Amino acid sequence: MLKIDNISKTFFAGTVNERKALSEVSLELNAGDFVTVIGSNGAGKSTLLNTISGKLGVDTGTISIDGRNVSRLKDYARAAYIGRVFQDPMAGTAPTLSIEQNLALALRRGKSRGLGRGVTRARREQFAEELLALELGLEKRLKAKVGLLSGGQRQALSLLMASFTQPRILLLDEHTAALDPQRAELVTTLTKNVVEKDRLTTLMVTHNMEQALRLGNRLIMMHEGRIIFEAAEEQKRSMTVPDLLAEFAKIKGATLDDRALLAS
Ligand SMILES: Nc1ncnc2c1ncn2[C@@H]1O[C@H](COP(=O)(O)OP(=O)(O)OP(=O)(O)O)[C@@H](O)[C@H]1O
Repeated sequence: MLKIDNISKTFFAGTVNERKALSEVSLELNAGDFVTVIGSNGAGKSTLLNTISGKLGVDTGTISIDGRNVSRLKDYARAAYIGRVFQDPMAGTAPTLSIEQNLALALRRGKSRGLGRGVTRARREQFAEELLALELGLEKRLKAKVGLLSGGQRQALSLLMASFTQPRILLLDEHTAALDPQRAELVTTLTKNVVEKDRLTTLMVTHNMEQALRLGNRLIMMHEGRIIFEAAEEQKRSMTVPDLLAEFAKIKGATLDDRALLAS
């Protein structure tokens, strides 16, 4: 499904500001895999997601989706394959458009023609049905401007928009981190439901180790641009937060993201 083969990415190469963000990273996801990604600050987690989405190109190595090498495709050309939710609730939705217009735009993702925000009655019914599953009452507010929603509601909508076209890969980049604990819990539960419903192949970056263990069937830990630990399904099921901390402690000089410690 997703094959990342030996990719590296360096920012400002050859200058005093040189930063090696990814070093020879390889990772393979089978259809339906849900991999959680944890790591230290600056470990390369967001860069990994950015190279998969095509926001950033790789220096060396290849990224393939369904056997097709997409390494040289720009992000807009990969959009049909990929759904993404960012940390910032403002990033995934258009505030001046209504809920139904946002959903109509999401349906057009990866298709080139037309503005695509017109909404037919059949579409409206489909949207209402999808929103009903979020259990936030948004199905009754289809014409409300998205800018009026709370952060948690916007993140839930972003999640729906990123997933309801059943992308080949769903990328979640600390998408609950900016929410208060209650809303974060709600969006975590929705994530689990949305991913399970369509068995979406998913990569989720989180600083919350408990969440990283609770969601998904595999886990990877990154440090200084490398994957330093991988837990497959069975091992992950039996792991605890202290186990993860112990894995980190094996890396000399590695300190976990402070927020991860707070959340553990
Ligand atoms: N656009 C960029 N330009 C220059 N350097 C960058 C850029 N994006 C990331 N970096 C650098 O690459 C390294 C990896 O950053 P990245 O954001 O991928 O880490 P991260 O694991 O997501 O970190 P965090 O948990 O702190 O968000 C860091 O040293 C960072 O400063």
